[in-house]
Amino acid sequence: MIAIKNILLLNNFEEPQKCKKSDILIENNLITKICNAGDLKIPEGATIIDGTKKAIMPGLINTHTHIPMTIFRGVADDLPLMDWLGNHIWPLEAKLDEEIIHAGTMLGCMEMIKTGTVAFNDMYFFTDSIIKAVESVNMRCTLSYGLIDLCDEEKRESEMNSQKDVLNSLEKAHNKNELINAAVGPHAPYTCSAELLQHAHDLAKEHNVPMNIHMNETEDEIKQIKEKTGLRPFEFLNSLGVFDDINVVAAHCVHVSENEMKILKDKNIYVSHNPLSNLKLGSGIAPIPTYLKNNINVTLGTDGCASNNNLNLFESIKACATIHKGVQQDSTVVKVSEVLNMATKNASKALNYNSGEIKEGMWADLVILDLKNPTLIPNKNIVSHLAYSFNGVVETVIINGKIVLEDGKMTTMDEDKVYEKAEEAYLNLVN
Ligand SMILES: CSC[C@H]1O[C@@H](n2cnc3c(O)ncnc32)[C@H](O)[C@@H]1O
Ligand SMILES: [Zn+2]
Repeated sequence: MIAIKNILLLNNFEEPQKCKKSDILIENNLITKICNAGDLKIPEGATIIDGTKKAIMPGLINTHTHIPMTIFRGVADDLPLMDWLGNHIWPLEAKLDEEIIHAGTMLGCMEMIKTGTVAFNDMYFFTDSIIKAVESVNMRCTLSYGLIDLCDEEKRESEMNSQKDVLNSLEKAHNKNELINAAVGPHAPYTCSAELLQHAHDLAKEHNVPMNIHMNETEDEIKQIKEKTGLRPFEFLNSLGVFDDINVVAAHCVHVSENEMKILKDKNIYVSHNPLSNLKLGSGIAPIPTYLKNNINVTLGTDGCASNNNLNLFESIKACATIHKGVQQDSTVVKVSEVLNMATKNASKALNYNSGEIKEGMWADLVILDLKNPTLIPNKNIVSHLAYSFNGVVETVIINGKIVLEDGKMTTMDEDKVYEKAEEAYLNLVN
């Protein structure tokens, strides 16, 4: 049980003036009571957190990561997507092993938690190693094995077998630990055959899990799909039934036609906007204001650490809240509340979570900020600061009712050991 006393409750991004000092009770993994500051009767045995000069917000949810890629930070800068992937990232990924993946995942989880992220939606390889790390950290995640067959029949067969094994592992892990969730992850229309995409869809539907896929990141890949099929990527996948009756998280969606926009809307597809990765790889800028106007569900992601190069979602929040104003020459687009909702409650909906807001009955996935932080002063308009000024350094993080970060220190890992293992993993990767 955790009782948080006298804390500024950031639970209303639309009407920030209504955010007030409150007491909160957490029992097991749930928020069970929220009341005016001073009104909570503290149950015996509760861990008490004094919230004076602190604020509490819903933990952030990152809807697009390749978490072990923290080990790739800085390895291939200033390149366009296809050159970056084909000539630099994929050759290095061929050298990955379970230890490197574990070390990268631990480092990634630490970075996310220290910057207020409580959950992430990931696509990568060596899922068992990722599960092992995430379980030890007590972080929430949705994991998918990244499927790639490059239209090769033999490869397709082996990918389908791997996918089957990974889904089994993930379901076993979920039964043991509810923080671990499964998804299917066909990498992208340009790396997967129609058969593999349909297979992934059928599995997602059968197992009632989301699909995680890269879509329309660059003009090049769209051209490639158009030449092959006569259709744009969303049109092609829609013609295959890939978006039917499942939750789809489509990363990037940078270049989308009017007809594709209609598919996004009709199929209720969740966009994962990764503004910093798109800028760094020179892919373009997604039309987020148009998505918002069309009531398309937008969430936020960082992408991996070779294209961002960090996992601090507060940076993506600021990028999203600012770049579209510049592109449109209109400072009224992408409002503070819209961008904060993307990183919290929209993401929670996309991944079928019970979080992203601070309400009784919801999962206790919460972040506490020390208001004595230069980027939060003056201590007025804190909700605005979350979007425009906060450096992301949080004080305490609670995931599923358990304190995983306390006074800026991880409670579920030995930080020095994680740094050491990550340095070692980097050397094994590049040498
Ligand atoms: C098959 S596992 C995931 C796969 O995706 C690669 N990747 C990382 N970032 C991106 C991106 O922005 N677009 C496309 N693919 C990306 C990663 O290196 C893995 O190979
Ligand atoms: Zn990606």
